[in-house]
Formats: sequence, structure tokens, C-alpha cells
Amino acid sequence: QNDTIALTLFRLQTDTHGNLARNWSGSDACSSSWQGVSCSPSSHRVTELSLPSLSLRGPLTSLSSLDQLRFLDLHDNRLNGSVSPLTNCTNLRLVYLSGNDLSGEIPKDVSSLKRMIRLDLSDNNIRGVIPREILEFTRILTIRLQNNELTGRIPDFSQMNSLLELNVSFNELHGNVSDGVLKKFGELSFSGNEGLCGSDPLPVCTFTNDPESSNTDQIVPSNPTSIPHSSVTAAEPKIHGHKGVKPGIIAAVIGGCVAVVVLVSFGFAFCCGRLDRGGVGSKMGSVESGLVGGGEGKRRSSYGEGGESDATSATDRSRLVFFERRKQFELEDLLKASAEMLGKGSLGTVYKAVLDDGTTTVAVKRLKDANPCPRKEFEQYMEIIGRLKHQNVVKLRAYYYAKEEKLLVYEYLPNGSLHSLLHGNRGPGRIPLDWTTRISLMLGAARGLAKIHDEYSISKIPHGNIKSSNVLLDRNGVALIADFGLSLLVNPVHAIARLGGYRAPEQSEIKRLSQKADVYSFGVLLLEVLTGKAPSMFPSPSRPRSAASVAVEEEEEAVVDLPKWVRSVVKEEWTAEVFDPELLRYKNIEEEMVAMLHIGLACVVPQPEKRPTMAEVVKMVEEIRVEQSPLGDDYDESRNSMSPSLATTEDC
Ligand SMILES: Nc1ncnc2c1ncn2[C@@H]1O[C@H](COP(=O)(O)OP(=O)(O)OP(=O)(O)O)[C@@H](O)[C@H]1O
Repeated sequence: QNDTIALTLFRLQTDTHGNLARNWSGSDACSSSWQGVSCSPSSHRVTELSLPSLSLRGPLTSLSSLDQLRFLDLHDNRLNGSVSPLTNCTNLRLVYLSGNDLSGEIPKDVSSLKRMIRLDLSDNNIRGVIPREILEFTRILTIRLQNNELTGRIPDFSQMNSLLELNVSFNELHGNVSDGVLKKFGELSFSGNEGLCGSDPLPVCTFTNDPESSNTDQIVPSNPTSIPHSSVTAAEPKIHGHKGVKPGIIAAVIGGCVAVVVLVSFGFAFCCGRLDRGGVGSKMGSVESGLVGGGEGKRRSSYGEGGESDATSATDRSRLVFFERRKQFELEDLLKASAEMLGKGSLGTVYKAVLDDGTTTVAVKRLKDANPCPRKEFEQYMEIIGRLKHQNVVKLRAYYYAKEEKLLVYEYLPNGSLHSLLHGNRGPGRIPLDWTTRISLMLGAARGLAKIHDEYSISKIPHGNIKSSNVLLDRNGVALIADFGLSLLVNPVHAIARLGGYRAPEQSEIKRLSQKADVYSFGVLLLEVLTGKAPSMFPSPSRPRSAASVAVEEEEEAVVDLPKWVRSVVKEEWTAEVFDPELLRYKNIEEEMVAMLHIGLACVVPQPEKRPTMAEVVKMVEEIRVEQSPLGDDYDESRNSMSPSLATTEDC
């Protein structure tokens, strides 16, 4: 009842255009007829208030008694006064107040909002310093304070381990931005503050007497020019591109980024082999030695020698075996192809190879170390893999078997993996993965795995390595299951240890892959897509815990066993808490998310026999209807210009 009184007061104070009066009928805010208001069914308290763009004008004071409020979205109104009243709402997690006329300072007791996940106060008139107490948010993912009138020294955001997105641009802040912080959040997050300094492109810091403190030196830019405003017009993700990949271009260290993209001549990589191997490889040295060695020309010629000698020495049996009616290219074409390393997995290294015809692109997995699999067996397994054709399973186009080399040639999928979409670049420039896309990716992956299980229902061949990095996206954003059949190549005794899929509990005893364990892994994948948390497959209990990071680690530990964490949160009544905060921006999807959550939880029941089959999972996912794209209600402008399903993300 008190919440109803508080909201009624809020309406009377702010609803100058009568927008709320029209939409709030009845005398109970929790009666579900109050638009934009959601309550907890058990406590009958207001937990969500979502009233964006309603021309509300007035203070926030009456909201201070809503101490069960978790989600507050009042962006794009004309609200004024201070944000201080909200510090009483100690359950707040997601606060969107951008685009109002809020003024005053951010109070020091903002630290009472310990559960804050996302705080957006951008585009207001908030002044004063950013209080150090903000560093006490241990679960925070996003802080947006851009376009205010904040002054004083910038807090040491490097202490906020959980923070993924920070924007303090266009304020009047000063002080040193550490190198790590600048790199993590990107220069655009600090632009428009003439007093900030640090490493390039910020001006270099010099030390002068601090006018604010007689004891300490103030750090000021040597030449106070902020990052040019012209570079700040669009918050686009940075694409560290590498156009025109040529054979022989060996390594490109992408500007300031931890990830190193290695571009190798595939032919070179293939022919050179490993240092410790015999044959052509040992003649040429290792790929690594090639990396450090001479220039492009030299490597190109090395490649030429190696490629030809190996190709011509290939026996009739050591040839590319295609699963397509017409042979598309020769081994020699593959050896000549320009190649780019896409990544290393548990069984080998994958290269993108662009053939000289300029139109054929394939992904080539070069299996690592002497695979014990004899030729006959290998060929049989390839037959099994190559036979399976389905729109949601990555197609094996061809393979090559020689004593020293085993290559698997797959169709190339240009849009990365579900893993990189979910977890890549959670910082600034992150392209959110919307609900419609997530549902369609989960459905595609479910169909692909169901097909595998159905095709091999008698022999019960499992996939054995279901995880988000093995769900790839084609050019239309359709999800495909990768790496089917590779578990066959691994000694069953070591398969679980060698493959990195999400493990089912029974596998700690019965060390065997199975289709039921695939279902469990798929359940974990669903939970990963719903929560946005990456399941950690190999928890290390001995991880050192510093006092300062205990709280953050507790949060992280929740992801070690994703099913366990989800179960525990759901039990505590607040289901919405499990979902990826990124999804909370979309409207009217909660029912679908909860339905999907139930499917995920059904897949991860500890008893294998109680898990559904993948065919049943497909049916259940198909029954979750997405009537309309939630994008229509999206209020994140950064997404307007891109196609979410095809959005690729950089890892760095
Ligand atoms: N057909 C493909 N098209 C495009 N990229 C691919 C293809 N197959 C694999 N990749 C990419 O190559 C990289 C390495 O893949 P790989 O399957 O070897 O490793 P992984 O999935 O990380 O681990 P695992 O070996 O356990 O499956 C990944 O980044 C993956 O997205």
C-alpha cells in the first residue's frame, strides 16, 4: 500500500501531461493495471518501474521509499532535482536515468546501492565530483556518466574488476587515466574532458601543485587538449581489420589489443609442420621460427618449395577426399591459399583459407600431433561425419590423410561463434545480443544436435563437445553445430579430458561421452545464453583470493557451476535476477525467457534418464513463440544501425 502511495505522489509531482493518469487505473499499483509497474507476487512490493519518454517533469523524491525496487527506467523525461532520494532504494540493480534534467551531486552514500549492475545517468546536469564510494559497487557492469558537469579527479576505475563499460566523456574531469583503464574502456569513454591525461591519445600528465589539496601534487595534461570531439560522433565498435590478407604476411599485432591475430600462409603452415616432425617440416623449420624469421618474400619462396615437394610426393591415397559430387579444388590449391589462423582448439588449429580463385573460402582444421587413428579407421570416421548433412551442422567438405598431416576441410562460417557473440567485447562498443537472435540461435543449435542424435540413434554416437564456441554462425546468422564427429578421433578414455565441452555430473564417474551428456551440455549452453555468464569448465579451487576481490569472486564463482547457480537463484524467488542484464532492456519477453529457462533446467537435471531427448528440446523451444521482435521497444540507440544477428564481435 505504501508503494502505491509513493507512486501516486510521484505521479502528482511529475505527470504534467497526464500520461500516467491515463495509464494508472485502480487503487493498487500492483494490480497489473498500472502500466510500467511490476511487483513481486509474493511480497506485493514494487520491483520494477519503467516509464521512459513520458514527458515526466519533477523530482525523484517520492520514489525513496521503494526499497524493493530493482529496475528503474525513467530515461528521456524532464525529471529534475537530485538523484539522492534513490540511495534509499537499496535493492536497485538497473538504473536508467539518461536524458533528464537531473542536477545536484552524486551522493557519497551511493555506496548503499551495493547491488547495482548498471547505472546510466548520462545526459543530465549532474555536477560535483564522482565520489570514491562508487568504487564500492562490486557487481557493477556498466557506468554511464557522459554529458554531465562532473568535476574533480577521476576515481581509480582500475579497482572495479567487474566493470565492463564505463563512459565519463564530456564532463570537466581531470587527472590521470591509467593505461589499463584507457585500454579497457576505450579512449572515447574519456573524451571531452580537457583535464584528463595519460597515455596516447590523451595528453601526457605532468605534476603541478594541486589547487584542491595543499599536500598532494595534481596531475594535469602537459598540453591540455582532450581527445578530438570529431572522433566521438558514433559509439561504434572498433573493428581491428586486416584487409587484403596475403600469403606470407605473418603476424599483425592489432593496435594495443592483447589478442594477436596471426596471419600465416596456410601453405607454409601446412608444409612446414612442427619442428619435431620429420619430412618436409623438419627441412623448413617450424611455423614459429618462420614467424620470427625473414620477410614475406623469403617465406613465400619457402612455402613454394615446401608446398610443391609435399604435393608431388603425395601418394594417390594421400589426396583430398571430397564429400561433394564434384571435386572443387586440389590439394595444391589449398597449399597455395592465403590463410589466416582463426584459433587453436583442443584437437588442432583452424585456418581460414582463401583459394587463389578468389571465390572459394574454406576453414581448414589441421589436427595436431601424431593422431593415433590408423588410416582405415580415420576414413571410416570421416565417412560418418561427411555423410551427415543438415542446415544446422557445419559441413565437412573434404579431408586429407597422410602420415604426418591430417586436415579437415569445412565450409567457412564468417560470423564467428555464439561464444564470441555472448562474451566478446563486453566493454564499450559492445553490440547487445537481442532476445530474438538468441532464441533463433538456440533453436538452430538444438535442431543441429537433434539431427546428430537422430541420425545416429542406433550407434548412439554423441557430439561430445557441445559448448558455445562450437556453435558457429553462417552469413545469415543461422547457428550451426561445429566439430561433430571429432570425439571419434580421440581415445575414448581421454575424450572427456581432451575435449572441452560442458561436462555432465555423471561423467566424473562414468568417464564416457554420451548423447544424454550432450543434452546436459546443451542445457548449460541454454543457461549461458540466458544468463550471459560463461560457464567455467575447469574451476580451480586454489585460486588466490585477495580481500578486495572476495565479493567479486563470489559473484564469479557463481559461474563455475552454471546449473547450480541458476537453480539457487531461481529457488530464491527472484527469477529475473538470473537473466543477462543486457536482456532486461527488451520488453515483454520475460515469459519466453522463463520458459526457456525451464527447458535449460530440464536438460541439466543430474539424472541422465530424466533429461529430455534433443528432439523434445527442439519441440519445446519451437513452442516458445516470439510474436514480435523486441527490437521495436529497444531504447539503445547504438543498435539502430546494425543487424544484430550478423553482428560480429572482436575479442579484444
Ligand atoms: N568452419 C569454421 N568456420 C569459421 N570459423 C571456424 C570454423 N571452425 C572453427 N572455427 C573457428 O576456429 C577457432 C578454433 O576452432 P576449434 O574448433 O579448433 O576450437 P574450439 O571450438 O575453441 O575448441 P574445441 O577444439 O574444443 O572445439 C574458433 O575460434 C572457431 O570459431
